[in-house]
Amino acid sequence: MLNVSIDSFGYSEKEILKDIHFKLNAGEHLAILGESGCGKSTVLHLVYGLLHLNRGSIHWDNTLLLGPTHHLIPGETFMKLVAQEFNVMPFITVAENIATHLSRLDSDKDAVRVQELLTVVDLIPFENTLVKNLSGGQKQRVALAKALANEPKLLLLDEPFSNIDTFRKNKLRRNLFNYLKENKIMCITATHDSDEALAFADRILLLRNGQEELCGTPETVFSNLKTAYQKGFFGEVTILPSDLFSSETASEELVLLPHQLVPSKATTKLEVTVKKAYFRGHYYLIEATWNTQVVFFIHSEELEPNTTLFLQKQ
Ligand SMILES: Nc1ncnc2c1ncn2[C@@H]1O[C@H](COP(=O)(O)OP(=O)(O)OP(=O)(O)O)[C@@H](O)[C@H]1O
Repeated sequence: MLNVSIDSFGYSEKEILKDIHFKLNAGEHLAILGESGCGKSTVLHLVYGLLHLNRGSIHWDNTLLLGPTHHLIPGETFMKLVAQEFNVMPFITVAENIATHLSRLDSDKDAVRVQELLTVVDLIPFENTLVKNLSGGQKQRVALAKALANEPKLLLLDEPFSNIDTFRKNKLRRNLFNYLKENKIMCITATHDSDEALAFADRILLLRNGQEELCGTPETVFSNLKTAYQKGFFGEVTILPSDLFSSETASEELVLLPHQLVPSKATTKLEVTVKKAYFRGHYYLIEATWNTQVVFFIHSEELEPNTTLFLQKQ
């Protein structure tokens, strides 16, 4: 089990992370979600042992993991970090890159393992291609396969699919996260991608300015989203006074995602004017205004600019 207890961390006197605590069991996947600069990579680097934790502790089972001052080569051997600048050898082939991390005692076994990893990252057709001739996304997949080669117990992925197109990304994510589950490999991903976190993680840790905003299963986190920052990761945000939807006079700010506002046949206090309809495949995201406020909602049809309609809260 990994037990992370970061009381405080800063690169200098300025505190970057504060009070971040989580535990993970074999095969579990934690997605750390948050805006750029909130400290996601720093958490991964602390766990991996690249940075010295100022206050707090990181345990693997009952062993206290010590930072870089205690290791000649930073980084714990049972973990692998796939960073944003991926570590691949350009002048050898994809298969050779992966094989550099295998035992090399049994070449038949190694060859089977290379094929297995090429399948996970969907690079079979590029097995014999020199890495220097690959695209950025393909190099990123080689880096993933290399990280998996000697069966880490914990995989730390920093924006692992940032260079990969949507079509391949979906397949790769399914392959990779299924492989990790089947092999009971624990995984922490740092990501901006809320769809990925919702679909694949067992738990989501939402960070803001180095502190925990929310932490829990995807279902709990999604149902507890409250502020514009929190909801902003999951869609366009509309902020409206609550008395628009009730007869109460006391009003507070309501933060709503597009699916929470729907057209109403009856007259409501929320009459909006359509500005633009954005095609989203099987629905339209409608941008409208109420007074000077921007309002987003979902509609099955494209609505013309200047159409007026009433909305209610779902
Ligand atoms: N080596 C460093 N020295 C000093 N400050 C640093 C260093 N690395 C990161 N920081 C600062 O720490 C904060 C957190 O950075 P970090 O890279 O962890 O954020 P992040 O959430 O991973 O961002 P992104 O999503 O853009 O990768 C930022 O303010 C960053 O400027």
